[in-house]
Amino acid sequence: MKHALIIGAGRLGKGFIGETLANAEGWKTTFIDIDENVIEAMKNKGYYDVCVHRETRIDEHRVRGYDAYTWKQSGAMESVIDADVIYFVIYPEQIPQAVCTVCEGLYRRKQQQPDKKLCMIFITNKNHLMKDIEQMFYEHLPEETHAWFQEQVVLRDSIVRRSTDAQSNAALNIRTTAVLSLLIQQPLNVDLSAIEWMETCDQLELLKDVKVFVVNGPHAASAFLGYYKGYETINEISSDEEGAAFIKEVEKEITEGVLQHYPLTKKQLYNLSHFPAAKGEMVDYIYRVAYDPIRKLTKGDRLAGSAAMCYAHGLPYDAIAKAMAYGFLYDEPRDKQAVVLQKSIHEEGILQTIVKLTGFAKEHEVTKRILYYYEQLKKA
Ligand SMILES: NC(=O)c1ccc[n+]([C@@H]2O[C@H](COP(=O)([O-])OP(=O)(O)OC[C@H]3O[C@@H](n4cnc5c(N)ncnc54)[C@H](O)[C@@H]3O)[C@@H](O)[C@H]2O)c1
Ligand SMILES: O=P(O)(O)OC[C@@H](O)[C@@H](O)[C@H](O)[C@H](O)CO
Repeated sequence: MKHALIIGAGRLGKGFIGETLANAEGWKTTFIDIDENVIEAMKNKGYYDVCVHRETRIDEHRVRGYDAYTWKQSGAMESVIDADVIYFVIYPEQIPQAVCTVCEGLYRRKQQQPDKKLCMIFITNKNHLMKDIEQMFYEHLPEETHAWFQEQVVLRDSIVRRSTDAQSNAALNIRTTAVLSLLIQQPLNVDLSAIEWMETCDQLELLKDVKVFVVNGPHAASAFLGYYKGYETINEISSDEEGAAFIKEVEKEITEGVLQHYPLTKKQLYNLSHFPAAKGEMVDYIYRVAYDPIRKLTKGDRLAGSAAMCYAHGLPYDAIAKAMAYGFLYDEPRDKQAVVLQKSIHEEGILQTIVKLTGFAKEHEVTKRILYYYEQLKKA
C-alpha cells in the first residue's frame, strides 16, 4: 500500500485530491489540517461526500477510510515520516508555515526511514514559487540532513485544472468539476501513472503561466464583475449577457497576448486551457473565486501579468484593465485581504495602491486605464 498525505483538507484537498485517491487502487490517504474544525468534522462523521461533475455523468462519491489529524495530534508526524507522496493543498501564503512544520517530521524521517523516497507536490495557482520553497526546506532542516534531502526528496509544482467548492473549508459536502487532469512537473520518484486525473508534463513553468493567465485571468474578472453587479455565484455572472460578453473580451485579450508571447500553437493552448463542458452545472461561489484580491491583482499574477504581456506586445488590454478596476473595488467584508485592500485605498489612495500592487509606474498607460475605469465605476 502506498501512502499519500494531503496537507490542507479544505475544498480541493478533500474534493479533488482525496476523492481521486479514494478511487485509485493501492493508496492509503491521510489528511492533516491546521484547522481543528476541519479535522473534527471529518473524524466525527467518518466520511464526506463529493458530487463529481464529469463530462458524461455525475458521480455521488462517499469518501471514507481515511486518517485525519491536526498537526498537534499524534499520527500527524508519523504520516510525514511514512508518506510516499505529500500534496500541499493550501494557499501560497500558507506554505512557509506548513514547510516549517513538515521539517520536524522530515528530520525524524531521515533517522527512521532514510532510504524511502518522498515526492512533495504543491497545488496552487501561483507560479515560480519552487526555488523559494526549496530554500525554505534548507533553512528549516539541520545541515546534516541536506544531502539526504537532496537524494531522497523531490519537490514538484503542478497546474490545477479543476474547480471545487463547498460552503467552507470544513464542509463535508463538496462539489467538483472533473474534466481535465492535474499536470505535475516531472520527473517524479513515485509512480502516479495509474491515478486518474493526475499526469506528468514537461515545461511546467511555461504552461503554468499560460494557464493562470488564460483560465484564471477571466475567472477573476468574472468574480470581480459578478460581485460589483451584486451576484453571489460565477454561474449567475456567466449567464448574465453583459457579464458573459465582458468575460469573453478579457479572455480574447489574454489569449492574443499569450499566442504572441509564448511558443505555443492554438491547438496546444486549446489542449491546455479548454475545459470541456461537464454534465450538470456545478455551483461555484464568487467568494472563492475572488478570494484574496491582493494576490490576484499583484504584479505578474493573472491580471497584472496579462496586462503587462499585452502592453509589451502592443496588443489591447482595455478589458483586462477594467477587470482590475473591478478588483480594486472588491470590498467583500468576509475576505480579509479585501479588507486590507480597501484600507490601503482609503489610507494611501487608489493611485498609490494600484502602483504598489501591480508594479506599473504612476504614469504608465495601464495604471491610467485602471484608474480611469475605477473612477467611472465608483461613480456609476
Ligand atoms: N478549490 C479550487 O477549486 C481550487 C482550484 C485550483 C487551485 N486551488 C488552490 O488550491 C489551494 C487550496 O484551495 P482550497 O480551495 O482547497 O482552499 P481551502 O481554504 O478550502 O482549504 C485550504 C485548507 O488548508 C488548511 N491549511 C492552511 N494552512 C495549513 C497548514 N500549515 N497545515 C495544514 N493545513 C493548512 C486550511 O485550514 C484549509 O482547510 C489554493 O492554493 C488554491 O488556490 C483551488
Ligand atoms: O484558487 P485561486 O484563488 O488562485 O483562484 C480561484 C479560481 O480562479 C481557481 O481556483 C480556479 O477555479 C481553478 O484554478 C480552475 O482550474
